[in-house]
Amino acid sequence: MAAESGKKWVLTVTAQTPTNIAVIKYWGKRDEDLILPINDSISVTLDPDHLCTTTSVAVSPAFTHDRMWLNGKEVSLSGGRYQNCLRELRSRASDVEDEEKGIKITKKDWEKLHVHVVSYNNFPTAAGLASSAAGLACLVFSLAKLMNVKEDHSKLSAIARQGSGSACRSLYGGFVKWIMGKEENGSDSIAVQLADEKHWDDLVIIIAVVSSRQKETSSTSGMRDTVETSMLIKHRAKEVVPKRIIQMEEAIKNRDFPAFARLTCADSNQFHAVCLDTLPPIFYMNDTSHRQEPFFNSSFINVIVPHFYLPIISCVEKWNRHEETPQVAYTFDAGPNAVLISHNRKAAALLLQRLLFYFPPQSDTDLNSYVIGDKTILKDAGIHEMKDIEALAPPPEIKDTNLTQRHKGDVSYFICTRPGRGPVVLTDESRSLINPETGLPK
Ligand SMILES: Nc1ncnc2c1ncn2[C@@H]1O[C@H](COP(=O)(O)OP(=O)(O)OP(=O)(O)O)[C@@H](O)[C@H]1O
Ligand SMILES: C[C@@](O)(CCOP(=O)(O)OP(=O)(O)O)CC(=O)O
Repeated sequence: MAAESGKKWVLTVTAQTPTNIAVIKYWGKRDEDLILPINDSISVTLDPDHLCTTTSVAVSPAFTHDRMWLNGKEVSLSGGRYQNCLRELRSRASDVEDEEKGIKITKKDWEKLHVHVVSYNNFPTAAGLASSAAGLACLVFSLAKLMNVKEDHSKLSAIARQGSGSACRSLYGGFVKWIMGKEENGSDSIAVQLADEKHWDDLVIIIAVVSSRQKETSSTSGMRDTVETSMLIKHRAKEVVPKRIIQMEEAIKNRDFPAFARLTCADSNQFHAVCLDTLPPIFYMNDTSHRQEPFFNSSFINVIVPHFYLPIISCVEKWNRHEETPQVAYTFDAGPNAVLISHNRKAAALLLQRLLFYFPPQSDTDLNSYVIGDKTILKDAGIHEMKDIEALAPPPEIKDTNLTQRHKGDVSYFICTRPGRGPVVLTDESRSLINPETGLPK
């Protein structure tokens, strides 16, 4: 195992993996253990410069058991999903040799060797921003590199899928389809790249982050309840999604933004409709909006105030109608954050003006932390300081400006990003999250 007698070596690999946002949603499984979906889905990979997971993995004969640290805290790797990924990877591991360090690991050694995993998400975890997608894809990708797994990305996607369904789509950049597959063992339930990130690189994506707290209903349990109780999901999976997949692939191939936007918004709305059709109903879009409201001036009741998603959807719908052709598409995942995809930089600048008009920051917020990611969009929008936001006029499509409401403080921050690349290995040692001497987090 170790050529240098007595020395406990540590071998590490670090990788970075993007997150993705589905434009045709995955919602519902036909096999809970293997994570096999009831329909195909399509996603856009987001630029890892703005949203990504970085994971360092290490192996050493000194390690006594598999361990993982996520965002600075040790977490258990004993869950079935992590174990399934580890088992699949170990069974495909190959010989590894590092002459410089005098390390030789044979295929058989991997059965006994233990790994350490240190991972960090540069965005909120479990808040509906697909941290499980980037996180599990990164775990599988980095361990596959460490263990010299000689499989292509589609085979790795089938392993990542067993960690979290949407993770299989994070193995590629650009535009990705997860093919549901037919086989009972899940071997044909894999992700494929439809087009790389350069194919349609004028798209700009703005994410309105509403709440970075953990959501109340996890995607896993939410979609289980939907499959068990909703009639609408059967119609969606059988009749609606297959047609939409064909149309979406065509829209992406032809860079047909009006078709892309129409399908994206319709699919997001239908996903939330099946959530509402679930027993008990799931309200993702207004999770943060359960507010205490006065009732007959005397007592208070808890009502669901759709104060966030309604203004966003209505702003986009009104503007698209006014322009006569879609400028922007909206999509909401299993949380209230809005993902807005605009046709190009010009549309993105106009969108950001509208978003900042409707959702100005609290007075004590710093503009630099209110709009993060690609800040050049902010400049294109003519916004250089806070007073530029205060001076924004209502969008021209608003007829009755007396009825316009501004929702100060409802958005935590905006992330400006774009379609991005797939996973990469980071060779620069300084990017590693693991101390190469101890094998523990740095
Ligand atoms: N970097 C990571 N490495 C390994 N596992 C991770 C990582 N990040 C997140 N996870 C796992 O994913 C879980 C969060 O998944 P969950 O589906 O609840 O939220 P989300 O992915 O942020 O939201 P959604 O999938 O609905 O968009 C975490 O509790 C953790 O188990
Ligand atoms: C709404 C979604 O984001 C649901 C994602 O669900 P997960 O992939 O998080 O669920 P599990 O497979 O149970 O881990 C839609 C999508 O990404 O396609």
